[in-house]
Amino acid sequence: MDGLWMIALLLLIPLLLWTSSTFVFYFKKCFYVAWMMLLALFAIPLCILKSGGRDVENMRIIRGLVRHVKYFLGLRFDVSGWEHLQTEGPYVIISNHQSSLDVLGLMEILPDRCTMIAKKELIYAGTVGLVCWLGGIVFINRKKTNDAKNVMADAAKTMLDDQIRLWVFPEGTRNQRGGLLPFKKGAFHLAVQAQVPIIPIVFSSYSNFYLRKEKQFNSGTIRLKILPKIDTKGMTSDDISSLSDKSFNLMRSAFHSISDSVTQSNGPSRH
Ligand SMILES: CCCCCCCCCCCCCCC(=O)SCCNC(=O)CCNC(=O)[C@H](O)C(C)(C)COP(=O)(O)OP(=O)(O)OC[C@H]1O[C@@H](n2cnc3c(N)ncnc32)[C@H](O)[C@@H]1OP(=O)(O)O
Ligand SMILES: CCCCCCCC/C=C\CCCCCCCC(=O)OC[C@@H](O)COP(=O)(O)O
Repeated sequence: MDGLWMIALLLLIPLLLWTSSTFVFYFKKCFYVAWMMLLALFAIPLCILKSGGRDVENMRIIRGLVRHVKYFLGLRFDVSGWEHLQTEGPYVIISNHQSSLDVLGLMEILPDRCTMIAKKELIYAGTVGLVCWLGGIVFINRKKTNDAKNVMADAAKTMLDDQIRLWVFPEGTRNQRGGLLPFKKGAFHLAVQAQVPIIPIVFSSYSNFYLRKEKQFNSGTIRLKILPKIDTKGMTSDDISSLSDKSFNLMRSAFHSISDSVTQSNGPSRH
């Protein structure tokens, strides 16, 4: 009889854990970090063999390796506006930033020869940090505006010399409080200095499946809306504020419209 009780308990404990949303939250988060670290470990030799070191072309390998991760986490992406990414030559992509999960959406639609601007601390994220470096990610020190400006001015030149696209998160940090944070100016200076278009991309709110405070990480659909490009030809530094305001207003209204429609199909949320 004791043996039967033991077996019943052994079966019941994992079942209870699995159905506990807090357990699922931590499990998915740990799995995500561990799996990305492991994928990055695979990516390192592949990138070195392909390009011999740091090269934006390595982003093809990284993109290919990351694209299946969404299935493990129960996430789906619903992308609209693909035609707006069919733009020749260099451009700056700007998007909202809610979580490190954004990497999954980013890799879903990442164009060729596109890399990112990221905070310098990311380079210390173990194997992921090394892969970011190998993928040509441009690291900036957010605490030293002048250093960041110089690095971005160099990036504007490299974009043109090497025909590279750059993805910037103009909010400058992750934001899950709903809506968009006021935009920092770096992405707009970058586009104007290089005289390249800006392509805004909006991720719908994650709050219908991912709630950090409430420890919930359910399955869900993320809408990604690629907006028409905004030309910067002929613009100067005097146009930065209006360019930033225009981009912000377009993205904010797209955020609310795609987040509302995703909420209606996935159930209740707050954003
Ligand atoms: C196999 C597994 C592999 C896994 C691999 C995973 C890879 C995925 C990686 C994904 C990476 C995601 C990383 C995301 C991040 O790290 S987000 C954080 C970092 N990014 C940013 O911060 C970008 C946005 N920030 C900016 O653009 C800022 O403007 C910045 C340049 C950092 C300066 O900061 P700050 O001083 O706080 O900003 P302001 O905007 O207020 O600017 C102050 C004044 O400076 C002027 N300015 C700004 N930039 C420039 C410039 N480039 N040139 C000239 N002048 C500039 C700005 O206009 C302000 O002056 P005024 O007030 O207008 O007079
Ligand atoms: C030495 C071990 C260090 C472990 C560090 C964990 C590494 C994370 C591993 C896997 C996650 C994969 C995706 C990583 C890309 C995350 C990019 C990101 O989201 O950075 C946050 C940054 O945009 C803004 O930072 P803040 O919101 O200002 O803060």
